[in-house]
Amino acid sequence: MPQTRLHLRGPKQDLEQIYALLDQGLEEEGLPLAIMEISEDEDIWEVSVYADGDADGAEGKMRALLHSLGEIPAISREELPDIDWVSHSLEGLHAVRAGRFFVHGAHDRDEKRPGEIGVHIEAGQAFGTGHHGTTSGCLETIEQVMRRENPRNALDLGTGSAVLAIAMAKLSHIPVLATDIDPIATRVAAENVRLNQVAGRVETVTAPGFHHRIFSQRGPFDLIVANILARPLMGLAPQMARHLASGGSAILSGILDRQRNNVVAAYVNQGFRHVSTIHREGWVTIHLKR
Ligand SMILES: C[S@@+](CC[C@H](N)C(=O)[O-])C[C@H]1O[C@@H](n2cnc3c(N)ncnc32)[C@H](O)[C@@H]1O
Repeated sequence: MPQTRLHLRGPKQDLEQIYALLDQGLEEEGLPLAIMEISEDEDIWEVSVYADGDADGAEGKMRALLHSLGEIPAISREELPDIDWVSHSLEGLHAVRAGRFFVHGAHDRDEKRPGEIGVHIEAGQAFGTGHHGTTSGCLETIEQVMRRENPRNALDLGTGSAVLAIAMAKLSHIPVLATDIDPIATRVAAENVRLNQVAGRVETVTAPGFHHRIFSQRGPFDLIVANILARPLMGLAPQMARHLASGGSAILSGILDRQRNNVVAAYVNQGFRHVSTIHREGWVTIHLKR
């Protein structure tokens, strides 16, 4: 079913108020919501509501809820395509080995070697087939950290295809929370979780950053993996510290070589200590402990 993104923009203060109002008011409808920064310099933020099918109905409900604020900000629409819009087709792409993990599509599952852990991902509408340096960097670091630390639970923030969440749940039979700001990614993640038969251990939820009560319900986490981008990762540092168990590990990626020091500094400020960095194709994956 085609999906419509209804979105409005404004300064952070207004948008946080709008987000809180819509979050509460639309809870029963089950419409996913997201808030994100568009421009730090100009103080522009954006709230999005994702409607399946009845976009007019969803917009009507938004307007009714926003009525109490007086002037209603303009609500724009974006029709989200129903097809592979992020798509990197896996057709013809080779499988990827990272540490003990073997990330593959249906056509090369037989190439899995003894002792390897298979993660079956068909390329589609969410990022994460294992080909990107950030994903493979995370997979390698996950294997090292999990072997050494035996975490009791884990969070994969910005899960995309759920490749990292599935890898963690297969390597060690622990509960994993997999979240993404993008409801389409969350849907794909849930499909991949079922395909890999780890639905009993991996829970998928749509949430921007740590804006959802599920994090307090399932946390604190012994291991948090977040392959997003340097700027949002720096912004999330205080909440990362709050949701990571004492002595726990954070694995961060989506960071360019030149951004590494700033990201490490933001986390050291929050009481983290840097353990290791690995470099892959211009990207870094950082392991930090608290
Ligand atoms: C680079 S992909 C990583 C996918 C997968 N974890 C991997 O390692 O291959 C980043 C994902 O993070 C999501 N994302 C970006 N900003 C986010 C935020 N603030 N909160 C939650 N998810 C976010 C995107 O929608 C996207 O699916």
